[in-house]
Amino acid sequence: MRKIKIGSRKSKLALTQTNWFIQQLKDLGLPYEFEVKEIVTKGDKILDVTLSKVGGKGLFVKEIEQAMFDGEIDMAVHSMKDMPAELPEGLVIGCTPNREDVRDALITKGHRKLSELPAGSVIGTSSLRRSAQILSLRPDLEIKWIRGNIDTRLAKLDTEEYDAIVLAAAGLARMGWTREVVTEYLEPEQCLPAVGQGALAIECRADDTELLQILAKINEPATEKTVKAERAFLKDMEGGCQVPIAGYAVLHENEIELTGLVAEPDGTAVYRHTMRGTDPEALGKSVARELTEQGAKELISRISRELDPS
Ligand SMILES: NCc1[nH]cc(CCC(=O)O)c1CC(=O)O
Repeated sequence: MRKIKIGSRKSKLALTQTNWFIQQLKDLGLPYEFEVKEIVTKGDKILDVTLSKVGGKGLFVKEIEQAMFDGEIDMAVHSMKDMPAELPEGLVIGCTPNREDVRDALITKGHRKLSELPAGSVIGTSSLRRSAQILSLRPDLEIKWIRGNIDTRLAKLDTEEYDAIVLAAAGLARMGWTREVVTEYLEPEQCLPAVGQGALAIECRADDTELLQILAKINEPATEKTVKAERAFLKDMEGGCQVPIAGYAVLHENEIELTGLVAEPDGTAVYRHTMRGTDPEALGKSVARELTEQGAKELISRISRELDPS
């Protein structure tokens, strides 16, 4: 009987997601054993600065991908949001299971909604995408960086100087914490989600045909299509993580509707465009091209120059 070794980060959310996926595999009733291997990534070690300053894509996935190349693990369960737009040669996303809630969730002290927070309230987030969109709605609020896993961030709301924090609803839902903590869900019209938010990426070696056949049974085609369009958009915008960038697609029968967004970090300019299409790659490219024409690409290259003047 083949034992399938599954790599996961050590955070509570990562392990919860991994165990959820293993249960999906077990439910298939196939003759396999499963073993979880915990792997520490660079993103888990760097806790003192904002991720955007550390730079580099794939901060939460590189060590896990290396373990796959080395044969220490056969597959990995990632948050799709943490995956770079392009995978290394030899690895593939073997399946995209059902997507969770894609929205961002606002958690405030005193249960005040975004529109009810007093001027000067301090919002904790380490995401440029969230801070830019929140500032565009409420320029009178203050952003303070916050780092750590979702449990750490929830604890910091109680113990540190934040009036509210923003987290992905999906993470909270997977942990079963939604009902206790969420004050308000931010709809995609208010705060467009990150590319891949709420979805999982199950990664494996491209030549592991046996495993790929099993994974295909858990794939959810609607999620696969919409996330493909979002990631094609991301790849063409080449935003890196220094630029506020968001992308979200929904499926209407056979047509994909993709919205892409790029914003000035202080929220003073927000470029947003929605298009429909049937081919995910072509649609992602079209939305990227449209935003580029609106001026978003200049914004990206200017911000990249500011950070790295060479
Ligand atoms: N960047 C960290 C990260 N990666 C995935 C999730 C949540 C789950 C998801 O979006 O799928 C989170 C935490 C958060 O953004 O609150």
